[in-house]
Amino acid sequence: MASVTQDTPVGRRLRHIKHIIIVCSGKGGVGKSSVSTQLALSLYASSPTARVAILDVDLTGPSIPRMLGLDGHPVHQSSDGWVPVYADGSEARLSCMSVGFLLKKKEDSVVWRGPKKNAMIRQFLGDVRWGELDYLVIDTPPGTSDEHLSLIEHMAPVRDRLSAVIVTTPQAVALLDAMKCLSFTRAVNLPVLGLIENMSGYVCPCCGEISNVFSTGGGQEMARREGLKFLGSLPVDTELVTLLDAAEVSESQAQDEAREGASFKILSRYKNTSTAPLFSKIVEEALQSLQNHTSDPSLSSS
Ligand SMILES: Nc1ncnc2c1ncn2[C@@H]1O[C@H](COP(=O)(O)OP(=O)(O)OP(=O)(O)O)[C@@H](O)[C@H]1O
Ligand code: SF4
Repeated sequence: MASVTQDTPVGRRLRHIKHIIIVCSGKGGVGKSSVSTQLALSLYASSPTARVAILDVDLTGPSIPRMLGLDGHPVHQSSDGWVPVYADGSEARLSCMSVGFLLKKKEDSVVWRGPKKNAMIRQFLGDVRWGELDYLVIDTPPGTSDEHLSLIEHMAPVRDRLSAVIVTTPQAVALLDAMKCLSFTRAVNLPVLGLIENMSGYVCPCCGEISNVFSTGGGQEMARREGLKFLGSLPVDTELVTLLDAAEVSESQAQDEAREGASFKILSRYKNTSTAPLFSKIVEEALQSLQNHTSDPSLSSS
């Protein structure tokens, strides 16, 4: 078979990235963007030198800027392409790019046909100054759409670095859609690091106890049946909603953040949620899976 050349604008940009993790879900609203955000934050926190970026290709519903507290940030154009927005200020180890940064007002909508979406994705991959990265996390729209096909097509020169994580909720209808997502990954030969079951139970805001309001365990069962790794489950956590919806912070939180001196406010708030330790365990499992896929001995979650 003829080998794919790396010498495309996208190939030239992305060859400095070690691992590219595509986060997908069959159904909308299951928490794919919040999982992408938590994945990027946890990978960033996993080592003081980890360089991580998050690319939001959910073009019609970009939510990553809001979840990272970056709404309204401008994107600068340099002679070497777009400069991504840094979520950690001068440390510049956690960068982000989203169509949300390009809209005049955050409530503006993107109504584009397939070819325009395809061109935007090519531009995001090839024209952003990603630099050297350990991980690029890509948040995708729900289902398997033009955006997914464009991603796979444009990233052909770096195919060996691609993998996916599938997010589902425990309900039967979401699991059915997660199966469609899995069959897409199989059709395009995309290795799956594992499955995450989100909104599995509910964290009591009073005592922190996790109760099973709806069914749970469907994701784990699907993973077992399909020979996928089950990365873990995340409960509904009201603290996380407040954080990801970028609600106002209390005065004491603001003081703590100011004391830390970091412009990276979201991470310090995120570290205190009850889902953060659960998510670091998920990242440990995902990195182990990544290691099995790539035989990269340098991968470690500690
Ligand atoms: N484990 C959780 N606990 C509490 N809230 C959550 C959790 N996961 C997601 N949410 C909230 O649910 C809402 C939908 O989540 P999110 O936007 O991540 O879903 P999505 O699958 O990306 O949606 P879309 O289909 O719009 O792309 C958000 O307000 C988010 O903060
Ligand atoms: S889990 Fe405990 S504290 Fe929370 S609502 Fe139920 S009984 Fe009350």
